Amino acid sequence: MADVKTFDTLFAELSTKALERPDGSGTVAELDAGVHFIGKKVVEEASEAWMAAEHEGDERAAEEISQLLYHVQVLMIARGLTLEDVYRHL
Ligand SMILES: N=c1c2ncn([C@@H]3O[C@H](COP(=O)(O)OP(=O)(O)OP(=O)(O)O)[C@@H](O)[C@H]3O)c2ncn1[C@@H]1O[C@H](COP(=O)(O)O)[C@@H](O)[C@H]1O
Repeated sequence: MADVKTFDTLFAELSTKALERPDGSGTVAELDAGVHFIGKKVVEEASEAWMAAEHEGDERAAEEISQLLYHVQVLMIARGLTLEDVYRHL
């Protein structure tokens, strides 16, 4: 369980990728595609999370929700938002 990712550790990993731009990173490719593209991915993953939660088992629902969280983080990074910017609204 040592390297289980959390929302915060994933955000730190993705922020580093955005800065260092390693070859082959899907995150870098999405960031280059822009906010409009990423926003559509968020909506797509949100609908998949909804459908999985309503019609599929726990594992599939959790997987789709994890993908939604990932794309929300990419959207935050694309806009230059930090975790603190979002957390202060919680
Ligand atoms: N958690 C995720 C994650 N969740 C979802 N995705 C991306 O979102 C896509 C969603 O999958 P779907 O099957 O729903 O989409 P799809 O329509 O089949 O695939 P596409 O044609 O849309 O790519 C995946 O193909 C990945 O490209 C993710 N990509 C990366 N991560 C994490 O981000 C880290 C950095 O990734 P890279 O930037 O690629 O190194 C990784 O180590 C992972 O931990």
